[in-house]
Amino acid sequence: MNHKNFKIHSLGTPTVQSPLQLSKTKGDGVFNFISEDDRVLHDISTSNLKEYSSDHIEAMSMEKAGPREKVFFEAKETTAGIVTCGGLSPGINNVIRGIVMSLHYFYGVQKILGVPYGYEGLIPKYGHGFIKLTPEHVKNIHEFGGTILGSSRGAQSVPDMVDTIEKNKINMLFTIGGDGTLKGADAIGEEIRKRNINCAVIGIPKTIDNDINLIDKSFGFETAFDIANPIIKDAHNEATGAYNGVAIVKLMGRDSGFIAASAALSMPVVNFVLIPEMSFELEGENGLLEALKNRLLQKKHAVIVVAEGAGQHLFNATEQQKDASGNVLHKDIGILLKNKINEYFKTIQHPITVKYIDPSYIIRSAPANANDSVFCTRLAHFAVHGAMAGKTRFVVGMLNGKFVHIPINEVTNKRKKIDLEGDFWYSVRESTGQLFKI
Ligand SMILES: Nc1ncnc2c1ncn2[C@@H]1O[C@H](COP(=O)(O)OP(=O)(O)OP(=O)(O)O)[C@@H](O)[C@H]1O
Ligand SMILES: O=P(O)(O)OC[C@H]1O[C@](O)(CO)[C@@H](O)[C@@H]1O
Ligand SMILES: [Mg+2]
Repeated sequence: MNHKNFKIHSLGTPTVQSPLQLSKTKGDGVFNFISEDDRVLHDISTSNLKEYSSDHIEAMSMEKAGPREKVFFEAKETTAGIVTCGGLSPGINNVIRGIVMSLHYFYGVQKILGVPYGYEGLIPKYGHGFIKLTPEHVKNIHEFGGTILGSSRGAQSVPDMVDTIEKNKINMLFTIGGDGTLKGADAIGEEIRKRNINCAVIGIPKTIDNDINLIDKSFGFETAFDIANPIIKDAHNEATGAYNGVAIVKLMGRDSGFIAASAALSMPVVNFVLIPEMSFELEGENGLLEALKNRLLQKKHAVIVVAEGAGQHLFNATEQQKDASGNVLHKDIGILLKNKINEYFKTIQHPITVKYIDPSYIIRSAPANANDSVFCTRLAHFAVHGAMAGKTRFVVGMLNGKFVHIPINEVTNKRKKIDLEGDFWYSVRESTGQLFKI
């Protein structure tokens, strides 16, 4: 059991009165400033709470996010920067918009710089320059997918990036990205600490894979499986439209299967969900092919949803390929499944029709759905409140429905994965009726 209480780094004691007209007393109908000792429990199940209290041990908790009465920065002298890195995710523009609007209108920060093309934009040799961001500039950007700033993968020199921060007197850098971006943000934060510069570094976890540890969800994830939902419905039509029709849908999810599992639960016509967390076999009495045969004998059609990182153990070991950031590039499990299924049913002389659907980038390049839009705007506002208070090297995230600050290194030291013994995966198996051995 973990009893850690995460402490957030700070640039110094906040001494400036917040310009926000908030309250300090309950019951007056006005939202209150958040006090520094307000925390959110990590595990809210009562059985664990009992255990904590009987041991006189404090339960693990996170600092609550929100506006502070005293802030660290004088708005008029503050320069903010925003950078977006890694793969696209629905909602990036909503977050950019939310940061710009809240810095400008809530706190009066005038100078906001957009950093083009990810961390590359902090390296002068690329010559990308900065984009000046104003409310006028960002007012309509939530209507579009992608990122208005552009993104990139690939390592950049941390001291060189901090040189740029120092030279341009940036006082707060909002980094929007996945685990790699957040590791980069923490490294930048450490270099800033060594140089004793007044610059806060804030992470806003973005990834359709939902693989960031300790938080309820990353933004973009819900929109991604929302887009996959009607694609699975169409796949089901393809499957039922042929005698012994099999439709395979491959969805993104490099190391965690949340998109595949959630999409399948949201469109409950799926019979098999294959995710990176499970180690399934194709052949043998407990394998997928035997289970698929039984399914076709009974129902004459089947739908398989597979995450891109699933079944990598089924490929012959060859040299691993990596992208510019060092992320392993997976082999195409969808094509392998299609070929193996066709071969197997040919061998047993069982006629089938296989349709392979790979929606790929389509699920991540669209604008955020309504729920993600709400989430992104709120994340942006909470990120700005934390930054103005002089907090640094933290991510803003949702934990048990509340917004919290978590030290960046605590969310990057482990990847969030589906617990095969947990209730979420059990719900997936209940929905699919997936019984073959995992
Ligand atoms: N430890 C690190 N120190 C400095 N920079 C890093 C570190 N890890 C990753 N980065 C940088 O962060 C940026 C984004 O990383 P990456 O391409 O892995 O995307 P990501 O943020 O993990 O998003 P996605 O979920 O799309 O993979 C890259 O420029 C990468 O070089
Ligand atoms: O092809 P790209 O842009 O490098 O990214 C692909 C990867 O990015 C993700 O969409 C996460 O951002 C993964 O699901 C996928 O494996
Ligand atoms: Mg990553």
